[in-house]
Amino acid sequence: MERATVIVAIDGPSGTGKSSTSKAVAAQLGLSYLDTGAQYRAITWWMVSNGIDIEDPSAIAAVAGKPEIVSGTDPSGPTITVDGTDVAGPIRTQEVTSKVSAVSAVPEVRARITELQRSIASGAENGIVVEGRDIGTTVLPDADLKIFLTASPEARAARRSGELKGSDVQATREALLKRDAADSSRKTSPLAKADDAVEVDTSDLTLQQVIECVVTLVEEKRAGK
Ligand SMILES: Nc1ncnc2c1ncn2[C@@H]1O[C@H](COP(=O)(O)OP(=O)(O)O)[C@@H](O)[C@H]1O
Ligand SMILES: Nc1ccn([C@H]2C[C@H](O)[C@@H](COP(=O)(O)OP(=O)(O)O)O2)c(=O)n1
Repeated sequence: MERATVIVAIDGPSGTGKSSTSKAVAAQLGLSYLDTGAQYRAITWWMVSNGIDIEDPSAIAAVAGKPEIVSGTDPSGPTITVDGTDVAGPIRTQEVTSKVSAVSAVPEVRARITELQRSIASGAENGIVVEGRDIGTTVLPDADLKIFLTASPEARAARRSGELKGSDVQATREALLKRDAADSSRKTSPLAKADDAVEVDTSDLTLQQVIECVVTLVEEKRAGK
């Protein structure tokens, strides 16, 4: 019997475990995987590399359609290119991280990236896990399953500074909370839990427990289809 495709939306603030959970769930269930944060980072990297004034939303809006962003959706090796250049490394720098909230708040940027995300999701033959900030609320409001991951600022800061060698937990915590506040308060499609999303607090769960929880929820949805 052929299995119906399934679309899973996973949203939440930084460091709650969206990327690691989404990748593992997609790999385990044979689904595609899309990291939408990487796309916003990629367009931010392009703006920075091309000398666009990040403080000027109209300057960003004017060129938002220029870069060609391509996301590879295999969960065992996701890729991201801008105009054919592999930017997987450069999009993770502190500079891009500190500027991505400003760039992703610009409506023209969101319109462009949202359209790209919808086309990738509709082309995923077996279904897809899409992670970000506004997937359940705006990008894919008809997703079969919506998850909203949360965790305490302490847990999130400890996880993030564990990744960045030599970083200070307190400084990481401040930067992370500042970015969350910007992402949650922007006018266009802010970070928010959809009314029909299942909220999972990952503070005291291992990554494996979170993965199992989401896999179970997907399987329940699939069984009920
Ligand atoms: N439940 C968990 N317990 C402990 N560490 C976790 C958990 N979930 C994720 N991590 C770790 O925290 C870091 C951030 O996770 P990530 O998936 O990148 O979060 P997000 O995509 O929400 O920013 C990674 O190093 C990841 O391995
Ligand atoms: N759907 C999305 C995904 C990310 N963004 C923006 C806001 C986030 O601060 C940045 C970076 O997202 P990313 O998921 O890479 O961030 P972290 O993994 O939490 O560091 O992109 C967004 O506006 N909408």
